Amino acid sequence: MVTIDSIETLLVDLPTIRPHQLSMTTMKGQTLMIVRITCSDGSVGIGEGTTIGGLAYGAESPESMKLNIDTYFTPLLVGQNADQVLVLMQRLNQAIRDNRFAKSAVETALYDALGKRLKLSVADLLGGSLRSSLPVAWTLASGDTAKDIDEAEQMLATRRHQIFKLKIGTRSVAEDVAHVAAIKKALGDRGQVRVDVNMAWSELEAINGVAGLADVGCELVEQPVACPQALRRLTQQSSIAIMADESLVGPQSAFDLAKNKAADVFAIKIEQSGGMRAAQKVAAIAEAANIELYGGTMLEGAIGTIASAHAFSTFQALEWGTELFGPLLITEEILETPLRYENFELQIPQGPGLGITLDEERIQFFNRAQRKKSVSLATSA
Ligand SMILES: O=C(O)C[C@H]1C=CC(=O)O1
Ligand SMILES: [Mn+2]
Repeated sequence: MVTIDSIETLLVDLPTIRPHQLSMTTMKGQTLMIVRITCSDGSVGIGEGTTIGGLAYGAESPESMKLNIDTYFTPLLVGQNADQVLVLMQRLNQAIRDNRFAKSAVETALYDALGKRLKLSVADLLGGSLRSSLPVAWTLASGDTAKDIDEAEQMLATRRHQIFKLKIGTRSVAEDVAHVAAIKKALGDRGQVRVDVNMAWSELEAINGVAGLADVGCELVEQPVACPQALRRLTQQSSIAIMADESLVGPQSAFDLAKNKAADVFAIKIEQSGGMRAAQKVAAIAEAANIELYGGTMLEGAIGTIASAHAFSTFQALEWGTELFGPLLITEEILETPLRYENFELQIPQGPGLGITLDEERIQFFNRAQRKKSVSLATSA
């Protein structure tokens, strides 16, 4: 029997290519919480947890994930049969409430290690992939209309992205609609334009905002309001698609949203769902309820992005594509072989497990614990 020998967690702090402005925070860097699980046969699996702006987006942070995995998850897993991922996740779920992001990271590492042992991809372990590449949107969130247009033009010219998600909600509704109109006018039919309000609007603002956005050629509005009833009323009134993101926190919430037809589209994220298997359950609920799908991101680095890609590759339909661009927002390459983004799509790596290998030198260079050590060595010298 292959058992779990040890579990290591580390925090890797990486800069972003530019500030990324959302309605609740502006990100200037991203912290990856990386979990590495070593098994008794020598196989190793990796997983990742990220959040947006520390605690700005939800109840978990990279630091809380590390602490909770080290303190509470690890004793439940070490010595257990490493092949039985469902049993292991059930063990965690029985002993630990919530902590969906940390569970997603651990589940990813367990499947990565299992895939490497069996020489199967993570998508194979999840039932098999239905696609080998995924369309990827880019988020325009510099906070400046002219800069956003330049960025979109570059993405079109290099054939990296043709779907654009604009972050709005920090300015007045009229200013936001004018910002979206200017970008859509500049791009015309060459680019699809969507927005993410990140819950910043009241229902009244949203009624005006969504109508204005529809008039200027925006095709989808993501989470305009926080309140689920207001989201449902907007979905029923709006001529363009309304997408649930923050409201979607796993299968139970998916069922509630579906039962009330409170969204046209679900932005499924593995971390928000509580892992890849839970994301598949959310997708099944959407499919049964005629709700369309979009593969969302918590701006994960390469590990979380590829875990998401494996899960999304198993969905029957993915009508709105994905936004798996997280690694492109980060200045540093942390893989031995970089991911392939080409012809507006992300190619899903084909090797066993996740199909990616970390560049250990880069990881150690940005490992917060190593950096602290070198700073304290420098100050004590
Ligand atoms: O969707 C979100 O709310 C979070 C995230 C995804 C893309 C992006 O720019 O921010
Ligand atoms: Mn969103």
